[in-house]
Amino acid sequence: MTQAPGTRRDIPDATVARLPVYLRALRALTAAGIDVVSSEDLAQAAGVRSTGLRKDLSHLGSYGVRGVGYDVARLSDEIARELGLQHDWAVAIVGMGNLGHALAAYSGFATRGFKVRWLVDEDPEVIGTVIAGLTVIGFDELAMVAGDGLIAVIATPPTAAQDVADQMTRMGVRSILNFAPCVLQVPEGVEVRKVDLATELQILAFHEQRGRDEDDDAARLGVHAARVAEAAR
Ligand SMILES: NC(=O)c1ccc[n+]([C@@H]2O[C@H](COP(=O)([O-])OP(=O)(O)OC[C@H]3O[C@@H](n4cnc5c(N)ncnc54)[C@H](O)[C@@H]3O)[C@@H](O)[C@H]2O)c1
Repeated sequence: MTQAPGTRRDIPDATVARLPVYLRALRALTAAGIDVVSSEDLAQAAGVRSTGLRKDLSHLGSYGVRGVGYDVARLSDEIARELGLQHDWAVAIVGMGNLGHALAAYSGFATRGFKVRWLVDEDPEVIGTVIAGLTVIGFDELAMVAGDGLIAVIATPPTAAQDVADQMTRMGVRSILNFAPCVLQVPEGVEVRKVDLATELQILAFHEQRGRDEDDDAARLGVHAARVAEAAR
């Protein structure tokens, strides 16, 4: 597929959400010394169906070579470029409590192209402390140093999250990852992603409960069938 210079392909959100998963699988293949991978094997490594994987990758203009597969290094580069991971993104974590500490200490951001550069809090007792090698700063200082393309991670209580989002967008931040359990109102053009472990657990609980209900139904049906068979004897 060819693309006119300067234009961007429209890639469905669901495909974009799977690209990091493909990239992780491809990097694991690279680490294992594998240069070429079939769509079936890549799909299995990524935990998706191969038809879905081929469709996703076709949005990038990557079709692989029939009977051979995908060039692992080339496909990794294409996905990384599409995700904007050709350079490190600066990240500011706001709210240096329990969660903020854990996120600041997480080494996985750096290996995936995100550099935690700023730790921010409003508490004067927290500002100036050193966490994971970085000194915590206040919003005033962040406003002076924050550059373009900064990604903000909100790890404050929900009551403070909207105010933090407002301050961030006034500084020109257009990407926010929100851990606080609340809905944020942001100006058009600002992207908010939400992480909510409690919601994920609730979804698991729903499926767990449904599985149990089905087991109970099956057990009841089994007892009923046994009684019918007994009566028929
Ligand atoms: N998304 C998830 O899965 C998940 C998991 C755990 C916690 N959380 C949420 O993360 C948030 C933080 O949890 P925690 O346990 O770390 O809380 P915490 O009370 O330990 O820390 C909150 C920090 O935010 C700071 N803060 C408060 N208002 C602020 C403001 N306006 N500007 C800057 N900093 C401010 C406080 O000074 C404190 O350091 C909560 O909203 C919690 O519900 C989400």
